[in-house]
Amino acid sequence: MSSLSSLAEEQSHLSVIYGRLDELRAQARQRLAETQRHRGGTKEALSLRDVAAYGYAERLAQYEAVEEGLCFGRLDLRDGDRLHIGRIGIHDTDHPLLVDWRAPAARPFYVATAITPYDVTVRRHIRTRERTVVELNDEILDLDRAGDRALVGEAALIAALDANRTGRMRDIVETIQAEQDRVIRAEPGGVLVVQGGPGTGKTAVALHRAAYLLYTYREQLTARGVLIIGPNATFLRYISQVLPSLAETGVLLATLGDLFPGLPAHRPESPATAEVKGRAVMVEVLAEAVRDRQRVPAEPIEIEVDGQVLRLTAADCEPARQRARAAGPRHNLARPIFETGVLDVLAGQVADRIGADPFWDDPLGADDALTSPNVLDEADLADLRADLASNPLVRAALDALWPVLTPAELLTGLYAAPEVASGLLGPADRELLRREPGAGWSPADVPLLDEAAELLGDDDRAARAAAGRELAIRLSYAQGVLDITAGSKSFELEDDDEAAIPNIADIMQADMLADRLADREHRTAAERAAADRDWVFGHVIVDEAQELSPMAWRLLMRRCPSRSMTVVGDLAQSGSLGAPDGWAEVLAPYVADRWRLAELTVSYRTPAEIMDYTRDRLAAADPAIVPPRPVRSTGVPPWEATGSLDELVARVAYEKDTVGDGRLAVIVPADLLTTLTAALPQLAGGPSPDLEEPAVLLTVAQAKGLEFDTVVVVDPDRILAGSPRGANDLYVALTRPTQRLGVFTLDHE
Ligand SMILES: Nc1ncnc2c1ncn2[C@@H]1O[C@H](COP(=O)(O)OP(=O)(O)OP(=O)(O)O)[C@@H](O)[C@H]1O
Repeated sequence: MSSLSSLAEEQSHLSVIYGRLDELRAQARQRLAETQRHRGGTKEALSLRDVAAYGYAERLAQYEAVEEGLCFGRLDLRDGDRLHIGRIGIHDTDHPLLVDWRAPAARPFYVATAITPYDVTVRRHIRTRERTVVELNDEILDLDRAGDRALVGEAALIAALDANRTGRMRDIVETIQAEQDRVIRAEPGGVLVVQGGPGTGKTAVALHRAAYLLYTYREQLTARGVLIIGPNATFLRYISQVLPSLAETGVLLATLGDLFPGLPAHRPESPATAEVKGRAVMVEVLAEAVRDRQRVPAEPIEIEVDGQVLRLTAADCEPARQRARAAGPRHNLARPIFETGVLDVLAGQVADRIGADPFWDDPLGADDALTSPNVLDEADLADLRADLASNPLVRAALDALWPVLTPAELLTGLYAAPEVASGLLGPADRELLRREPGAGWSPADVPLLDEAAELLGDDDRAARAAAGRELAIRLSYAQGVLDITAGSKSFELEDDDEAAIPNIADIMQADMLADRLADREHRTAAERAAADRDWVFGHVIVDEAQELSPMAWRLLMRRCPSRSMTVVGDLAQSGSLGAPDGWAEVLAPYVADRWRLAELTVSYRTPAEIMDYTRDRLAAADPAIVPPRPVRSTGVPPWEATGSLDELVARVAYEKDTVGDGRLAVIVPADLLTTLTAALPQLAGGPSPDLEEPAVLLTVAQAKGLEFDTVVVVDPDRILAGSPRGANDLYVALTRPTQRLGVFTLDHE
């Protein structure tokens, strides 16, 4: 219970903090308006103003984002100091009014205990509504009163966990627990695997880690961006509000299907086909498909050039093919080598006819005797080759033998004729790949398209060299700009609170500014990365990582050569047919055993009653599944029922009424989706359901990573039997609720 005087004291400090926020906002707004008003001047001045305007707009957006719940905690320290903890850091001249939750000074808020208090005597959780303090919860970190409490800020935590769901994930910045904090603040280098059961906060932790890394290593990470991979578009929408609410924008949220720019890949396909496409052997299959497109004529090709018939045989072309293959693995880049070899052969045939010297071996001949049978010299031969190279018939022959291919063309060819992989895939697997051209791409195609792009290669060397030269020019220009602005603290504006608003030189390094100048639309790294297939990220976070195939891992590792990665998942929840047995199996090809494991052990989502039911229900199907320890109980046991479709409809209607402002999900076996969509038309559904609707109908695959106040699972035995990984699927379904679970078995007469 918060005393009135404490509430009033906190309120008065909070008002000071909000007052300062308002001032900062007004300053940023004024500076933005000023920079936008001055449009004249040199090109350099314009660029500089654009950069400044971008910086002020970004700052303004951050101030707006933190309005709600700006300050949520206080630490009283042994030396009498007090620190208020909040979403961003705010200073008043040189005195901190609010410490950013990610700053080292804020860490005790999440990890201090009575046993290890980090000089903290009291930890206070401050609950606010708009700009008003409504509740305070104090924890005295005193050994005598410590008890065996393992939770940090228990009251605030339980209030957050009990709150109704909204269809959008919320940030947990006010109640991060110690084991989660350790993951969030772990060093960014190397691969960190975060394993934990359902509801242990893996996704929440992954998102807060992104925010922490961007804050702590801003210089390294802003330029390259952070990539977060999620399982599907619905999940990405579900988590999309968390980072903006933490005032972070430099993150690209994407599914695997988004990672080949220009080729959207959202076509559904069978799990069996996806599994074959995800196998590591597909690297060899693709290499084979490429080799298959490097041909020599099965029958001699005849090409008529200027009345002369030239012939290309397999023996003529084989040396060219071997030279081109030896030159390197990239098919398109090797085409000029093949082309030169074939043109040499053809030019030789033309030369034999038009340049033959009838007297070359005439002992009485003049001074050309015994030197060469042909009067054409190297320059003539080069002309001949150039003429042949532009001849459409010759080009057509070259294109048939060694075509320049796009990744999509290579894959389309492979799917139309998968026999090319007969040494590597059995007949049933090859049939799973077979497909008519033009039906669109699936997520499992993306790693294959990416692999194909690597095998084929774009000849972008000239473009890269030009980009390098341009970067050097921009860098030196940007450094000049920073030198000038650092020298003159006032940037085109009069301001009496100069110290409060950073100068560009304070907030940007030359390379960042150079990047901004290069990109006149001022897109963030994340936005630019989304359009660039081989963009290399500063850090990659993979959520639901247990679902990724070996081919998907290859793609992600290419996007992160530094291997600065956070891999988040739960092997026991994997529904993919090719799921790995352990993280070592996944990571060994890339980092051997140089990866770290962190485990999350407490389930925040699912109450004890549902966890107990889940453990018992799955004990027979898969004893290896051990649900995590729940943090709370609701006193409401799950219900089970069997009945007709009408009875199911009635049960769902009852649960929908009961859930009130919360959210309800009905999770069904994939093969019943059509029937139940028709029977429950009031539920939102479809391939990408709107989770903000009060009630939704989902398959297990769609429900992965999500949560709802109430869940009704339909036909659990059918889910169990529906796939070799049925126990894992049922585990996912049963652990989605935060409050109530119902399990309904349909009478299938
Ligand atoms: N420290 C915390 N404070 C408040 N809420 C928390 C905390 N940790 C986790 N939660 C909440 O618990 C729920 C489950 O978290 P999350 O979805 O991140 O778990 P998960 O491990 O990714 O689950 P799954 O494996 O099922 O995808 C979310 O509502 C999240 O906000």
